[in-house]
Amino acid sequence: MQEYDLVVVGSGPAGRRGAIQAAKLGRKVLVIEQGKRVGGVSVHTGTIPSKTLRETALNLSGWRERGFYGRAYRVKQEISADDLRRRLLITLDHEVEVLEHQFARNRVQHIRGKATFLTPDTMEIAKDDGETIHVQGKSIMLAVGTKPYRPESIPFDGVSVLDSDELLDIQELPRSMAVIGAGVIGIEYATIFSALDTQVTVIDPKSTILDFIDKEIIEEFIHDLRDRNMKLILGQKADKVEKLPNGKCEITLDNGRRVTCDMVLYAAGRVGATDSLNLAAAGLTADSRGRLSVNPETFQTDVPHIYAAGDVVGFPALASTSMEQGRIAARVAVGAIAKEPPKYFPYGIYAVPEISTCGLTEEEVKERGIPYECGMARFRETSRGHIMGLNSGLLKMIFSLKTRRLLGVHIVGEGATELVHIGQAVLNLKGTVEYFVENTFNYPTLAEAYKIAGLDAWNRMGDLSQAG
Ligand SMILES: Cc1cc2nc3c(=O)[nH]c(=O)nc-3n(C[C@H](O)[C@H](O)[C@H](O)COP(=O)(O)OP(=O)(O)OC[C@H]3O[C@@H](n4cnc5c(N)ncnc54)[C@H](O)[C@@H]3O)c2cc1C
Ligand SMILES: NC(=O)c1ccc[n+]([C@@H]2O[C@H](COP(=O)([O-])OP(=O)(O)OC[C@H]3O[C@@H](n4cnc5c(N)ncnc54)[C@H](O)[C@@H]3O)[C@@H](O)[C@H]2O)c1
Repeated sequence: MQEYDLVVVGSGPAGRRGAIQAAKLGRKVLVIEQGKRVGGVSVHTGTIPSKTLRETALNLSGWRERGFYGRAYRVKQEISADDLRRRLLITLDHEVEVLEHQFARNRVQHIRGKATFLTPDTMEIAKDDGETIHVQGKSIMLAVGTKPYRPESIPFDGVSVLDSDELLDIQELPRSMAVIGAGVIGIEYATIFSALDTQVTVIDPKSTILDFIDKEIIEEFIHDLRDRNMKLILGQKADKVEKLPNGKCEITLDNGRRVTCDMVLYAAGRVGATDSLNLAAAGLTADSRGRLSVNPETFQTDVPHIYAAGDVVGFPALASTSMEQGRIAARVAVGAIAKEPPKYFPYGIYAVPEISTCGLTEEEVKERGIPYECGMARFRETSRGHIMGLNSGLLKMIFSLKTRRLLGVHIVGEGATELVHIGQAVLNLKGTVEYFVENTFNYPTLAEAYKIAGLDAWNRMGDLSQAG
């Protein structure tokens, strides 16, 4: 039986970063991946495909130019599912190639197969050809991620009633679509398809969406969605999903209302992919959503030499944070020093328009009783916004009145997921409102919105240099 310093199950962001980190520290590392190719959900069904689809949809639809040329403007009149897939396949191939090269360079071994615990330190790998291999790890990292939640009551058929994995293989673009679940996945895909002229209805039992985002930003976002005719049915539950003889789908809501559409995307959350690991043999149990609990500093499970990182440990379930978790877990596992990541990390929602945020929301600041001031800037106030023909976009910063430090930055609009990093740097370096007032920004840029929002807050906070 082969022995390794670290056996990693899963080659998504957490597994990949963890494996390479341990290999860089000179350890013998094995990655076990059941998928046809390495990369995990992130590369094959999650982050990269959805963002590539978004980019293709915005390019081919001419979305970014409509501010100038009007809502009827299109780059390509008839966009097909094949048009969307073409760019996707090229991007995914490239991602896999880069990852395989990284593994090879760093001498990370990888085996294709399904891993199951035999004992707390031995795993069986079932390969596709029926062969089984046993391997032993001084440490084991579970980076198995999640899979879509698929209740029995939903008649999934992979054609007109689908989960977010299946959506990537559709043969035709629907004229109308209902999205059940207004979480990040539901909202991202709803707005992407809406940009492709699909009539989209979003249904969620909660009366609000994306609750962890600053409320004012969400209000602006919802205004934008309704303005382009997307329907949001909030506070109502989808009781039944049926396929009708005419090929359409019908959703019955708990108040009896019915929604008819060509396609249903069911996106009501994901569950940890732990069911096939035989956790009992390792002395571990998962929660009702298949997730594992860990020490948040070391990522050790209840069995100290078994680590878990990435989506399988729950919130925030992002590719970006999963990578950091995997790296920290690997360092702890091989006895290297691991620093805790900064408290505030950015959250990027690649909807159309984008939302991105870092730090405290206004609601959280109020809850903590911190005296504060806000600074706002609309993208249409920036020259770059005019050049780009932007009609919407809002940047909001929240500052402490006592320390003058930036507490939170919240953005909705074009480029939000890139712009947020300026705010993130100032926040984590404990910068104050003066950073934005005293520094010169490139002109014309959207980043100038930071300057405008900084001045907006500063004017109301008072100029410290004038204080007697
Ligand atoms: C539609 C969608 C869009 C997303 N967009 C973003 C985004 O824009 N930005 C962002 O930061 N995050 C995004 N995410 C989240 C991101 O994809 C995840 O946070 C990330 O993939 C989690 O990484 P991970 O390492 O935990 O594992 P995953 O990427 O989930 O990979 C786990 C791997 O483990 C393998 N595996 C599982 N069980 C076994 C087993 N027993 N044996 C062998 N192999 C096994 C699986 O086959 C899989 O390949 C998105 C997710 C989805 C679904
Ligand atoms: N840009 C990004 O960073 C990005 C993009 C996509 C996904 N992700 C990650 O993937 C994870 C999973 O996302 P998600 O959107 O699947 O899950 P989620 O848990 O964020 O959202 C699920 C939504 O479904 C709703 N819901 C629950 N039960 C329902 C029911 N029976 N009927 C209708 N609606 C119901 C919930 O109210 C919620 O709004 C998230 O935690 C997120 O971090 C991140």
